[in-house]
Amino acid sequence: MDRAAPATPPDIIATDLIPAPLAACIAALCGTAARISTLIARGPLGGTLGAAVGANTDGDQQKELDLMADAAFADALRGTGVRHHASEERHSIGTIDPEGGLALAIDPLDGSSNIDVNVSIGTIFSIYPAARTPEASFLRDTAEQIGAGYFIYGPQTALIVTFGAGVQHYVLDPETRRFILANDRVAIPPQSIEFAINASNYRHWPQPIRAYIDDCIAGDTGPRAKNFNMRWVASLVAETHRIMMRGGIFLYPSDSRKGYERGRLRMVYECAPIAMLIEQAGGRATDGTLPILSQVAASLHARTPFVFGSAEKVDRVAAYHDLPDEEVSALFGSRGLFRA
Ligand SMILES: O=P(O)(O)OC[C@H]1O[C@](O)(COP(=O)(O)O)[C@@H](O)[C@@H]1O
Ligand SMILES: [Mg+2]
Ligand SMILES: [Mg+2]
Repeated sequence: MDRAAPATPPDIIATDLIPAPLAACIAALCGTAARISTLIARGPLGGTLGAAVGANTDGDQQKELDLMADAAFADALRGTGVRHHASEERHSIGTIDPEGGLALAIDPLDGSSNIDVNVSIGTIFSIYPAARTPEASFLRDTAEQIGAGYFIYGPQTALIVTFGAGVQHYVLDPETRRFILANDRVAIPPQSIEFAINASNYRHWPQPIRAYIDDCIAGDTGPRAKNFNMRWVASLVAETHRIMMRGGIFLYPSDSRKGYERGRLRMVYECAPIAMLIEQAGGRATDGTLPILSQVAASLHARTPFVFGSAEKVDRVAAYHDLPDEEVSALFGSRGLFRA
Protein backbone atom coordinates (compact mmCIF):
# COMPACT_ATOMS: atom_id res chain seq x y z
CA MET A 1 0.00 0.00 0.00
CA ASP A 2 2.09 2.91 -1.31
CA ARG A 3 0.14 5.77 0.15
CA ALA A 4 0.21 4.29 3.61
CA ALA A 5 1.38 5.59 6.95
CA PRO A 6 3.93 3.93 9.31
CA ALA A 7 4.57 0.16 9.53
CA THR A 8 3.02 -2.01 12.25
CA PRO A 9 4.39 -1.31 15.74
CA PRO A 10 5.01 -4.64 17.54
CA ASP A 11 2.58 -3.77 20.34
CA ILE A 12 -0.22 -2.48 18.13
CA ILE A 13 -2.68 -4.45 20.23
CA ALA A 14 -1.30 -5.09 23.71
CA THR A 15 -3.65 -7.57 25.41
CA ASP A 16 -3.49 -11.07 26.83
CA LEU A 17 -6.95 -11.91 25.49
CA ILE A 18 -5.72 -13.13 22.08
CA PRO A 19 -4.84 -16.85 21.87
CA ALA A 20 -1.09 -17.19 21.24
CA PRO A 21 -1.36 -19.05 17.90
CA LEU A 22 -3.44 -16.16 16.51
CA ALA A 23 -1.46 -13.25 17.96
CA ALA A 24 0.80 -12.58 14.95
CA CYS A 25 -2.10 -12.82 12.53
CA ILE A 26 -4.26 -10.40 14.57
CA ALA A 27 -1.34 -7.95 14.94
CA ALA A 28 -0.82 -7.99 11.17
CA LEU A 29 -4.53 -7.36 10.55
CA CYS A 30 -4.48 -4.50 13.09
CA GLY A 31 -1.41 -2.87 11.55
CA THR A 32 -2.95 -3.00 8.08
CA ALA A 33 -6.32 -1.73 9.31
CA ALA A 34 -4.59 1.21 11.01
CA ARG A 35 -2.87 2.11 7.72
CA ILE A 36 -6.09 1.74 5.73
CA SER A 37 -7.85 3.94 8.26
CA THR A 38 -5.25 6.68 7.69
CA LEU A 39 -5.74 6.40 3.94
CA ILE A 40 -9.54 6.54 4.22
CA ALA A 41 -9.33 9.56 6.53
CA ARG A 42 -7.49 11.47 3.80
CA GLY A 43 -10.50 10.99 1.50
CA PRO A 44 -9.99 12.76 -1.82
CA LEU A 45 -6.52 13.85 -0.66
CA GLY A 46 -5.49 10.17 -0.69
CA GLY A 47 -6.26 9.72 -4.40
CA THR A 48 -9.09 8.09 -6.32
CA LEU A 49 -9.95 5.39 -3.76
CA GLY A 50 -13.59 5.23 -4.82
CA ALA A 51 -12.84 4.88 -8.53
CA ALA A 52 -14.24 1.76 -10.21
CA VAL A 53 -11.43 -0.43 -11.55
CA GLY A 54 -13.10 -3.72 -12.54
CA ALA A 55 -15.37 -6.51 -11.32
CA ASN A 56 -14.77 -9.50 -9.02
CA THR A 57 -15.78 -13.16 -9.49
CA ASP A 58 -19.36 -12.34 -8.51
CA GLY A 59 -19.61 -9.50 -11.01
CA ASP A 60 -19.56 -6.90 -8.19
CA GLN A 61 -17.87 -3.66 -9.11
CA GLN A 62 -14.38 -3.36 -7.59
CA LYS A 63 -13.12 0.02 -6.40
CA GLU A 64 -9.46 1.01 -6.17
CA LEU A 65 -9.64 0.76 -2.36
CA ASP A 66 -11.09 -2.80 -2.56
CA LEU A 67 -7.97 -3.92 -4.41
CA MET A 68 -5.50 -1.91 -2.33
CA ALA A 69 -6.97 -3.29 0.90
CA ASP A 70 -6.96 -6.82 -0.48
CA ALA A 71 -3.27 -6.61 -1.46
CA ALA A 72 -2.27 -4.90 1.80
CA PHE A 73 -3.89 -7.55 4.05
CA ALA A 74 -2.48 -10.43 1.99
CA ASP A 75 1.05 -8.95 2.12
CA ALA A 76 0.86 -8.29 5.85
CA LEU A 77 -0.24 -11.87 6.61
CA ARG A 78 3.05 -13.34 5.36
CA GLY A 79 4.92 -15.01 8.20
CA THR A 80 1.93 -15.00 10.57
CA GLY A 81 0.95 -18.67 10.30
CA VAL A 82 -1.80 -18.28 7.68
CA ARG A 83 -1.61 -21.17 5.23
CA HIS A 84 -4.88 -20.80 3.30
CA HIS A 85 -6.19 -17.37 2.30
CA ALA A 86 -9.59 -16.65 0.73
CA SER A 87 -10.75 -13.18 -0.25
CA GLU A 88 -13.92 -11.69 -1.69
CA GLU A 89 -11.71 -10.06 -4.29
CA ARG A 90 -9.98 -13.28 -5.43
CA HIS A 91 -11.32 -16.04 -7.59
CA SER A 92 -9.62 -18.88 -5.73
CA ILE A 93 -7.91 -19.77 -2.46
CA GLY A 94 -4.23 -18.84 -2.15
CA THR A 95 -1.38 -20.20 -0.03
CA ILE A 96 0.56 -17.69 2.10
CA ASP A 97 2.69 -19.74 4.55
CA PRO A 98 2.78 -23.39 3.37
CA GLU A 99 3.64 -24.57 6.91
CA GLY A 100 1.08 -22.34 8.67
CA GLY A 101 -1.71 -23.74 10.84
CA LEU A 102 -4.43 -21.18 10.05
CA ALA A 103 -6.96 -20.47 7.31
CA LEU A 104 -8.20 -16.91 6.95
CA ALA A 105 -11.12 -15.61 4.88
CA ILE A 106 -11.49 -11.87 4.39
CA ASP A 107 -13.78 -9.24 2.95
CA PRO A 108 -11.00 -6.64 2.73
CA LEU A 109 -13.33 -3.70 2.20
CA ASP A 110 -16.98 -4.06 3.09
CA GLY A 111 -19.55 -1.44 2.09
CA SER A 112 -17.49 -0.14 -0.79
CA SER A 113 -20.43 1.82 -2.24
CA ASN A 114 -19.87 4.17 0.71
CA ILE A 115 -16.20 5.01 0.00
CA ASP A 116 -17.00 8.21 -1.90
CA VAL A 117 -19.55 9.52 0.56
CA ASN A 118 -17.59 9.48 3.83
CA VAL A 119 -19.81 6.87 5.49
CA SER A 120 -18.44 4.01 7.64
CA ILE A 121 -16.91 1.03 5.84
CA GLY A 122 -15.02 -1.95 7.20
CA THR A 123 -13.03 -5.19 6.91
CA ILE A 124 -14.45 -8.59 7.96
CA PHE A 125 -12.34 -11.70 8.71
CA SER A 126 -12.90 -15.31 9.71
CA ILE A 127 -10.25 -17.75 11.00
CA TYR A 128 -10.25 -21.58 11.04
CA PRO A 129 -7.55 -24.11 11.74
CA ALA A 130 -6.08 -24.91 8.30
CA ALA A 131 -7.44 -28.16 6.88
CA ARG A 132 -5.63 -30.56 4.56
CA THR A 133 -6.85 -28.91 1.35
CA PRO A 134 -7.65 -25.26 0.59
CA GLU A 135 -11.33 -26.06 -0.08
CA ALA A 136 -11.66 -28.08 3.14
CA SER A 137 -10.33 -25.07 5.07
CA PHE A 138 -13.37 -22.96 4.15
CA LEU A 139 -16.16 -25.26 2.89
CA ARG A 140 -16.86 -26.63 6.35
CA ASP A 141 -19.14 -26.18 9.35
CA THR A 142 -19.04 -22.46 10.21
CA ALA A 143 -19.16 -23.43 13.91
CA GLU A 144 -15.51 -24.55 13.50
CA GLN A 145 -14.30 -20.92 13.30
CA ILE A 146 -11.69 -20.18 15.98
CA GLY A 147 -11.78 -16.44 15.48
CA ALA A 148 -13.87 -13.81 13.73
CA GLY A 149 -13.93 -10.05 13.67
CA TYR A 150 -14.34 -6.81 11.84
CA PHE A 151 -12.64 -3.44 11.68
CA ILE A 152 -14.92 -0.46 11.27
CA TYR A 153 -13.47 2.69 9.69
CA GLY A 154 -15.82 5.37 10.96
CA PRO A 155 -15.58 8.42 13.22
CA GLN A 156 -13.54 5.94 15.28
CA THR A 157 -11.62 3.01 13.87
CA ALA A 158 -12.46 -0.02 16.00
CA LEU A 159 -11.91 -3.76 16.10
CA ILE A 160 -14.65 -6.08 17.30
CA VAL A 161 -13.29 -9.60 17.69
CA THR A 162 -14.09 -12.99 19.20
CA PHE A 163 -12.02 -16.09 19.82
CA GLY A 164 -14.99 -18.12 21.03
CA ALA A 165 -15.13 -16.82 24.59
CA GLY A 166 -17.08 -13.57 24.32
CA VAL A 167 -16.56 -10.47 22.19
CA GLN A 168 -13.91 -7.80 22.69
CA HIS A 169 -14.07 -4.18 21.50
CA TYR A 170 -10.84 -2.27 20.78
CA VAL A 171 -10.55 1.31 19.54
CA LEU A 172 -7.60 2.66 17.55
CA ASP A 173 -6.02 5.55 19.43
CA PRO A 174 -5.15 7.99 16.65
CA GLU A 175 -2.23 9.41 18.63
CA THR A 176 -0.41 6.28 19.76
CA ARG A 177 -1.63 4.23 16.71
CA ARG A 178 -2.51 1.33 19.02
CA PHE A 179 -5.75 -0.60 19.46
CA ILE A 180 -6.87 -0.12 23.07
CA LEU A 181 -9.33 -2.44 24.80
CA ALA A 182 -12.62 -0.58 25.40
CA ASN A 183 -14.84 -3.50 26.48
CA ASP A 184 -13.82 -7.10 27.12
CA ARG A 185 -17.38 -8.49 27.00
CA VAL A 186 -19.68 -6.90 24.44
CA ALA A 187 -23.34 -7.89 24.93
CA ILE A 188 -26.08 -7.03 22.44
CA PRO A 189 -28.90 -5.15 24.18
CA PRO A 190 -32.01 -7.36 23.95
CA GLN A 191 -34.43 -4.47 23.40
CA SER A 192 -34.37 -2.00 20.52
CA ILE A 193 -36.93 -0.47 18.20
CA GLU A 194 -34.59 -0.47 15.17
CA PHE A 195 -34.75 -2.73 12.13
CA ALA A 196 -32.42 -2.57 9.10
CA ILE A 197 -33.40 -3.75 5.64
CA ASN A 198 -33.14 -2.38 2.10
CA ALA A 199 -36.84 -1.57 1.78
CA SER A 200 -36.55 -0.74 -1.93
CA ASN A 201 -36.60 -4.52 -2.50
CA TYR A 202 -39.97 -4.96 -0.74
CA ARG A 203 -41.78 -6.20 -3.84
CA HIS A 204 -39.17 -8.94 -4.35
CA TRP A 205 -39.19 -10.37 -0.81
CA PRO A 206 -40.74 -13.67 0.32
CA GLN A 207 -44.11 -13.27 2.06
CA PRO A 208 -42.92 -13.97 5.66
CA ILE A 209 -40.34 -11.14 5.39
CA ARG A 210 -42.96 -8.77 3.98
CA ALA A 211 -45.31 -9.69 6.81
CA TYR A 212 -42.62 -9.11 9.48
CA ILE A 213 -41.74 -5.69 8.04
CA ASP A 214 -45.40 -4.76 7.46
CA ASP A 215 -46.01 -5.35 11.15
CA CYS A 216 -43.01 -3.20 12.16
CA ILE A 217 -44.16 -0.39 9.87
CA ALA A 218 -47.73 -0.61 11.15
CA GLY A 219 -46.29 0.38 14.53
CA ASP A 220 -48.78 1.03 17.29
CA THR A 221 -51.68 0.52 14.87
CA GLY A 222 -50.56 -3.09 14.06
CA PRO A 223 -50.22 -6.41 15.87
CA ARG A 224 -46.93 -5.40 17.53
CA ALA A 225 -48.70 -2.41 19.12
CA LYS A 226 -45.54 -0.31 19.26
CA ASN A 227 -43.56 1.96 16.96
CA PHE A 228 -40.29 1.01 15.24
CA ASN A 229 -37.53 2.91 13.48
CA MET A 230 -35.75 1.90 10.28
CA ARG A 231 -32.04 2.15 9.40
CA TRP A 232 -30.08 1.19 6.24
CA VAL A 233 -26.43 2.20 5.82
CA ALA A 234 -25.65 -0.31 3.01
CA SER A 235 -22.50 -1.24 4.91
CA LEU A 236 -22.79 -4.59 6.71
CA VAL A 237 -20.03 -3.68 9.17
CA ALA A 238 -21.75 -0.42 10.13
CA GLU A 239 -25.12 -2.14 10.61
CA THR A 240 -23.44 -4.86 12.69
CA HIS A 241 -21.66 -2.32 14.85
CA ARG A 242 -24.87 -0.43 15.54
CA ILE A 243 -26.58 -3.67 16.54
CA MET A 244 -23.62 -4.70 18.73
CA MET A 245 -23.81 -1.38 20.58
CA ARG A 246 -27.57 -0.71 20.55
CA GLY A 247 -29.45 -3.89 19.60
CA GLY A 248 -31.96 -4.30 16.78
CA ILE A 249 -32.24 -6.55 13.76
CA PHE A 250 -30.70 -6.74 10.27
CA LEU A 251 -32.28 -8.58 7.34
CA TYR A 252 -30.94 -9.28 3.86
CA PRO A 253 -33.36 -11.98 2.70
CA SER A 254 -33.40 -13.96 -0.50
CA ASP A 255 -35.56 -12.27 -3.12
CA SER A 256 -37.03 -12.85 -6.53
CA ARG A 257 -34.47 -10.80 -8.50
CA LYS A 258 -32.14 -12.76 -10.74
CA GLY A 259 -28.96 -13.50 -8.76
CA TYR A 260 -30.62 -12.84 -5.37
CA GLU A 261 -32.19 -16.29 -4.93
CA ARG A 262 -29.81 -16.74 -1.96
CA GLY A 263 -29.74 -13.08 -0.95
CA ARG A 264 -26.71 -10.89 -1.48
CA LEU A 265 -24.24 -11.54 1.32
CA ARG A 266 -21.47 -14.13 1.15
CA MET A 267 -21.35 -17.00 3.64
CA VAL A 268 -17.59 -17.52 3.99
CA TYR A 269 -16.26 -14.01 4.48
CA GLU A 270 -19.33 -12.01 5.56
CA CYS A 271 -22.11 -14.06 7.21
CA ALA A 272 -20.11 -16.77 9.02
CA PRO A 273 -17.82 -14.34 10.89
CA ILE A 274 -20.63 -11.86 11.66
CA ALA A 275 -22.76 -14.79 12.91
CA MET A 276 -20.00 -15.95 15.26
CA LEU A 277 -19.60 -12.43 16.67
CA ILE A 278 -23.34 -11.95 17.10
CA GLU A 279 -23.86 -15.30 18.84
CA GLN A 280 -20.85 -14.70 21.09
CA ALA A 281 -22.42 -11.36 22.07
CA GLY A 282 -25.68 -13.08 23.06
CA GLY A 283 -27.60 -12.43 19.82
CA ARG A 284 -28.85 -14.74 17.10
CA ALA A 285 -27.88 -15.15 13.41
CA THR A 286 -29.90 -17.22 10.93
CA ASP A 287 -30.75 -17.51 7.25
CA GLY A 288 -34.29 -16.53 8.23
CA THR A 289 -35.05 -19.84 9.90
CA LEU A 290 -31.88 -21.91 10.52
CA PRO A 291 -28.75 -20.88 12.44
CA ILE A 292 -25.84 -19.75 10.23
CA LEU A 293 -23.41 -21.43 12.63
CA SER A 294 -23.52 -25.13 11.70
CA GLN A 295 -24.09 -24.50 7.97
CA VAL A 296 -21.51 -25.30 5.28
CA ALA A 297 -20.97 -22.97 2.31
CA ALA A 298 -21.70 -24.70 -0.99
CA SER A 299 -18.83 -22.85 -2.68
CA LEU A 300 -16.24 -20.22 -1.80
CA HIS A 301 -18.36 -17.27 -2.96
CA ALA A 302 -21.76 -18.78 -2.06
CA ARG A 303 -24.40 -16.40 -0.76
CA THR A 304 -26.98 -16.85 1.96
CA PRO A 305 -30.03 -14.99 3.20
CA PHE A 306 -29.01 -13.36 6.48
CA VAL A 307 -30.99 -12.25 9.53
CA PHE A 308 -29.23 -11.30 12.76
CA GLY A 309 -29.46 -9.20 15.88
CA SER A 310 -31.21 -9.32 19.22
CA ALA A 311 -32.24 -12.95 19.81
CA GLU A 312 -35.95 -12.40 20.40
CA LYS A 313 -36.30 -10.41 17.16
CA VAL A 314 -34.49 -13.00 15.06
CA ASP A 315 -36.63 -15.77 16.60
CA ARG A 316 -39.73 -13.77 15.71
CA VAL A 317 -38.68 -13.64 12.03
CA ALA A 318 -38.31 -17.44 12.07
CA ALA A 319 -41.78 -17.72 13.60
CA TYR A 320 -43.28 -15.74 10.68
CA HIS A 321 -41.95 -18.50 8.40
CA ASP A 322 -44.01 -21.02 10.38
CA LEU A 323 -47.31 -19.15 10.04
CA PRO A 324 -49.96 -20.74 7.87
CA ASP A 325 -50.16 -19.12 4.39
CA GLU A 326 -53.48 -17.44 5.02
CA GLU A 327 -52.14 -15.79 8.17
CA VAL A 328 -48.82 -14.64 6.68
CA SER A 329 -50.57 -13.20 3.62
CA ALA A 330 -53.28 -11.49 5.66
CA LEU A 331 -53.28 -7.78 6.18
CA PHE A 332 -51.56 -6.97 9.45
CA GLY A 333 -54.92 -6.11 11.04
CA SER A 334 -55.92 -9.78 10.77
CA ARG A 335 -52.62 -11.25 12.02
CA GLY A 336 -53.22 -12.06 15.63
CA LEU A 337 -50.37 -14.31 16.74
CA PHE A 338 -47.71 -11.72 17.36
CA ARG A 339 -49.21 -9.10 19.53
CA ALA A 340 -46.25 -7.81 21.54
O1 LIG B 1 -26.78 -2.20 -1.96
P1 LIG B 1 -27.57 -3.19 -1.18
O2 LIG B 1 -28.29 -4.21 -2.04
O3 LIG B 1 -28.48 -2.53 -0.19
O4 LIG B 1 -26.50 -4.09 -0.36
C1 LIG B 1 -25.79 -3.59 0.71
C2 LIG B 1 -24.90 -4.67 1.24
O5 LIG B 1 -23.89 -4.96 0.29
C3 LIG B 1 -22.62 -4.86 0.89
O6 LIG B 1 -22.08 -3.60 0.60
C4 LIG B 1 -21.75 -5.97 0.29
O7 LIG B 1 -20.43 -5.89 0.70
P2 LIG B 1 -19.21 -5.43 -0.28
O8 LIG B 1 -19.15 -3.93 -0.29
O9 LIG B 1 -18.06 -6.08 0.44
O10 LIG B 1 -19.48 -6.04 -1.64
C5 LIG B 1 -22.86 -4.95 2.40
O11 LIG B 1 -21.90 -4.28 3.16
C6 LIG B 1 -24.23 -4.30 2.54
O12 LIG B 1 -24.93 -4.83 3.64
MG1 LIG C 1 -18.96 -7.04 2.08
MG1 LIG D 1 -16.02 -6.15 0.02
